[in-house]
Amino acid sequence: MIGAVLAGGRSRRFGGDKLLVRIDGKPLILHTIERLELARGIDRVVIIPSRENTDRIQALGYDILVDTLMIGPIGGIYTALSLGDVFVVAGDMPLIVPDFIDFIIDVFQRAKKPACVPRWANGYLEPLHAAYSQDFLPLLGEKIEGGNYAINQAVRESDSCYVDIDELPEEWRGSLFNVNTRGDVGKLMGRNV
Ligand SMILES: Nc1nc2c(ncn2[C@@H]2O[C@H](COP(=O)(O)OP(=O)(O)OP(=O)(O)O)[C@@H](O)[C@H]2O)c(=O)[nH]1
Ligand SMILES: [Mg+2]
Repeated sequence: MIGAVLAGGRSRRFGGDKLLVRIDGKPLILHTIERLELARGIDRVVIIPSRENTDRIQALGYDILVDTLMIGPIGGIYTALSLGDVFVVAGDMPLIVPDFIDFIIDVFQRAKKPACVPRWANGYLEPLHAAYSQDFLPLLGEKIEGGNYAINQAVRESDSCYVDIDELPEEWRGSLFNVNTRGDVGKLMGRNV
C-alpha cells in the first residue's frame, strides 16, 4: 500500500515550516517517513506538499504529489487518493508505530470499507493516521465541491470502519502524537508525551 505523508500545512501555530525543523539532526518529517517505511504493509512513500513548500519538500528525495487545493488535510487526502488506496499520515507525527500502522492496514484490507480510522473512547477520530480506499473519492469530491472541508464529518457520513484505540496496546498511543507548537518539540525531546 502507498504511504501518503501530508505536508502541505501552514504551521501557523508553530511559525515557520515545522516539518523541516531538525530533531536529533534530522528534519521532523523524515522521522515520520522513516518509521512509516518500517511498516510491512507500506511499499512506497509519497509526500503530499503544497505548491508553496514543494521545492523544500522535494529536496528530501522522496516522490511527491503536489496538493493544489489548499483547503486543509481533506484536500491532501483527496489528492493522495488519485494514486490508489493509501495509508495517510500527517508529516508532523514523528512517533508513529509501524505495528499500529500494519494493524490498521490489516483491518482495512479485511473490512473492504471506504476508510479505516482510529477512534478514541470519547468518539474523537484520528483521520490523519488512517487507511483510505479510492471508494471514498466520490463522497470526498462531493464534500469539497460543497465547501465542506471537515474530514471528520466526511468519515462519519461514510460507511467507514473504526479501530478502537482503548482496546489496543497502550504503547501504540504515542503513534498519534503530533507536533503543533514549539512546546511540542520540547515534549518530543523529553519523550514524555
Ligand atoms: N497536503 C496538505 N497537507 C496539509 C494541509 N493542511 C495540513 N496539512 C498537513 O497535515 C498535517 C496536520 O496539519 P495540522 O497540524 O492540523 O495543520 P498545519 O496547517 O500544518 O498547522 P497549523 O497552521 O498550526 O494548523 C501536517 O503534516 C500538515 O503539513 C493541506 O491543505 N494539504
Ligand atoms: Mg497537527
